[in-house]
Amino acid sequence: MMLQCRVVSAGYASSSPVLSEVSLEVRQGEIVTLVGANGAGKSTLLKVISGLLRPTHGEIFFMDRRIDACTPLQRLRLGLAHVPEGRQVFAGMTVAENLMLGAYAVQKADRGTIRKRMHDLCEQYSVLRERMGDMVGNFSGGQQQILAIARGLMSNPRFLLLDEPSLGLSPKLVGELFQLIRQLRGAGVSVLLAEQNARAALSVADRGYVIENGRVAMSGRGADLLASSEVAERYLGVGADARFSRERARRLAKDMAMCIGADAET
Ligand SMILES: Nc1ncnc2c1ncn2[C@@H]1O[C@H](COP(=O)(O)OP(=O)(O)OP(=O)(O)O)[C@@H](O)[C@H]1O
Repeated sequence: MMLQCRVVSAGYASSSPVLSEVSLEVRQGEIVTLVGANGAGKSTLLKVISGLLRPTHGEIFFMDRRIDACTPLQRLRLGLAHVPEGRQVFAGMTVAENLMLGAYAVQKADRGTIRKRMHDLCEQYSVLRERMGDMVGNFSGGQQQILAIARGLMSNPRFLLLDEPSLGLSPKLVGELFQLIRQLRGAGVSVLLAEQNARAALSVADRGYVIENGRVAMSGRGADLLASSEVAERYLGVGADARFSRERARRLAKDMAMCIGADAET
């Protein structure tokens, strides 16, 4: 078992509980998706798993090790990387600089490994190779998303938490993105994917969990959830067109800084 959440509850200081007794599992090499409406608690669950938010109750295990008291950096070093919602690449930096940030907190001293990893990612994703020295501010949404995922991969994770990667992308780019996620599974990386684009996410997933009001309402094989009339009625009409509020954008920027270890010990 790669990841296990056992009856996890969590919330933010200023509000009532957001997650209530959530239990889920992700096995080695699986793609598991969380689907649910805006505000259901998907991002909050990913934050609890990566350590950006402490649970108020419950236990989290990563590769049989209990991690809920570990810092985000410790979890990153164990192989658990978080690509937060909203891409959050640094517009005023080049592709290379953005990628370096993904490795910074993990292997500051080992420049050779960092260079090799960057080279391998460039081999895989031509947009990175072709635009290595370019500022990323005017990249398309799809290019920024590839860069955000590649930055997450710079720490060589065993497990990737992906939050709404399809948000704001055209249907064609969504297709390419989900192809990329399949390739990650092929490379042995387990993926927990939070998505409002339930149809695309369930199509690619081995299994899925439907989150409603911070609870697991349903779970099952991706194909079975896709075929469920209850899921179809509630979620399959939902597109990837959620809007950002200013407050939400501010929260995302804060989360991003934490994800790349800006607050972490060195
Ligand atoms: N930093 C925060 N402080 C206070 N409340 C928050 C914070 N982040 C999220 N919330 C609240 O927690 C609830 C769950 O939000 P969350 O972002 O986890 O949902 P979600 O399912 O990921 O939805 P979305 O797709 O909109 O991101 C919402 O009511 C939201 O307003």
